[in-house]
Amino acid sequence: MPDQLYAAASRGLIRSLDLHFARTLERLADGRSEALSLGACLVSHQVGLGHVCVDLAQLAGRPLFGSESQADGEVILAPDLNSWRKHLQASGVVGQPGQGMPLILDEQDRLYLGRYWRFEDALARQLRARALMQPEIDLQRLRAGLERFFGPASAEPDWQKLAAAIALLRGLAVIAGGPGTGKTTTVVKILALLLEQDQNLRIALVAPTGKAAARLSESIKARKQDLACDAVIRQAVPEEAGTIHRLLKALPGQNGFRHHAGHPLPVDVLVLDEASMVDLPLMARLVDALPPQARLYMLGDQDQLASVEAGSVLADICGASAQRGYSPELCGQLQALAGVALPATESVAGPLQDCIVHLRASHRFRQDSGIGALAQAINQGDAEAAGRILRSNQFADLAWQGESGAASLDLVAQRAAGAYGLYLGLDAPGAALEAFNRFRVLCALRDGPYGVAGLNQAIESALAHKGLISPGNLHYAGRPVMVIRNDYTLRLYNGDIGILLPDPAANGAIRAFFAQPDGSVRAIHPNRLPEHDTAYAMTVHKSQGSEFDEVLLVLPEADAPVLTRELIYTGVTRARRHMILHGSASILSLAIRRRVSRASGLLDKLWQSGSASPS
Ligand SMILES: Nc1ncnc2c1ncn2[C@@H]1O[C@H](COP(=O)(O)OP(=O)(O)OP(=O)(O)O)[C@@H](O)[C@H]1O
Repeated sequence: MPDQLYAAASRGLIRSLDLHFARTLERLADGRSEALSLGACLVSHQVGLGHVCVDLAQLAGRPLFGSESQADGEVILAPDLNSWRKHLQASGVVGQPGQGMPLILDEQDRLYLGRYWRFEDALARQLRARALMQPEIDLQRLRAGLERFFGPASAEPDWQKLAAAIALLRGLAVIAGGPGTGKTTTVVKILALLLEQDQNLRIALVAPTGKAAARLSESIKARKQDLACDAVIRQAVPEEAGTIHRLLKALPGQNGFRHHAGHPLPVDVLVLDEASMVDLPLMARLVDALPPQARLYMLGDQDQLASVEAGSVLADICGASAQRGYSPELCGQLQALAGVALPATESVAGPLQDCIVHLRASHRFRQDSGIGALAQAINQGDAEAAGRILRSNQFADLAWQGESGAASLDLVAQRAAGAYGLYLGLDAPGAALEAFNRFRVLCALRDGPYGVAGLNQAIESALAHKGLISPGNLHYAGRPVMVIRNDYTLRLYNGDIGILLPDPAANGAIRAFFAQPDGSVRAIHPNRLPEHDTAYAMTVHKSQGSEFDEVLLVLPEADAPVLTRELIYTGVTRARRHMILHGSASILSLAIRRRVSRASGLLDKLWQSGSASPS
């Protein structure tokens, strides 16, 4: 093991876990090899940063682990590509795709943890197979249903209608779109169309977090009412959504699930919402647990932040599909079903091409919405346009403070204290939770004055100063909390939000109240709460799957690697009615220009036509 790796660990450039993994592989290997130690340490380290693999070609010959800024003797230099590859292949612990080795090196010089290569390979195979599925349906009935739900053929393609047609025609459909583009509206109609084909279908609705699942349930319940169909069909459209972990039945204390390929889920149709939040291992396990004939529908926004853990699965699945057309076969089917003549593409890049629909028109943000315009500018990487939109007085739903960088933490705290004052005036837990969820402070970082910890402290002080809270001890009335660790016994999950309030049913003693899916609230003794944080401010990462009427998005004063276009876009689009940005023009511009890029081979496995890796 090179000494520099120990030095890098002691300086916090790599984790002790990475070092430990490299040492374990050294012991298993056929002989000592610096190239192996570096490769193993690097794969472990990169997976920790969200990458699925390491692109050796990109890193060969370069300083690793951010060590370029260290003193000369401490810079860790990667070997050149040929010698790195040769040493890895000769190590006895690095295999080719398909071999059951601890590390896998593929033909494109991507080095994987063996497990991750297997997840990626299995997911790609499953998705391609499902994309090729063309279940039998009654086309006559489908045509009539499409017209009833979406109206007659129009001059401009109705992409929601086309998405529905595709979902019925194929075993896999991915409906990608930003907030309010009608993904849920469309999926409700898809479910009704499916039930019109077969009323006995077993349908499951899932999302990655409890919060997102609750929002999906709520949204489906609302959209269902307007369905132009028989009451029996309307009734049969399911409303209850759960988390992926609950559907797969997580085995307590183990890293596994009760449902897998050997014990598949009892479903015919699976709808997955907020698919961008799902990491590679979980997506692979979810798809693995689906019966081979089950239909899979994914909804999500590919421009949002990628999952917290490794992978950028939804973005890889969507690939460059937005710029491609559909196959002549599908265009013919769509013409017959929906009366729309789409130009067919000559080059079909694989089966997924006919399964993905991008919804672009937002029905939430009107044409004159600043939030919609800002989100679009951010997505296009146009920092100047984003600045112009924020500065313009044209948009009542946007405000910008701290543009010059001179604004203080105090300004954030005062603004937040003003907004949070509303829920603090309410005694009834249900009403307080609802009011609290209308506004949220979001930030990029966990630490520092402009991170979660610093902002929570500043807002708490401002609220105390106004006499709205008395934070004498930890469990004070009005304190909002966010659970950060799943507790299956208490049924409290990472991301669940509660508020501490006096409970009349406990003689006024403080309890933590959490909203339940049926609209009621549940009281938990604060000492029993799983690990949690104060929740006046939360990271944009944690806010995924949630929306608020008003958002105050706070950027730090100095640049940081987490500040990316995807983070700003996700933060901005959490706001339904009003968005206040707090941060300087220079930091905003840096963030919009930086993109999240995660090493992965999924895109190639899905989109290289005819690519089939060895099993
Ligand atoms: N074709 C349409 N015409 C008019 N209004 C629509 C249409 N499609 C959706 N809407 C309305 O737009 C709003 C957002 O729709 P929906 O919740 O389906 O979008 P979504 O993409 O699922 O949003 P989110 O990303 O926030 O979950 C709803 O009020 C819905 O009724």
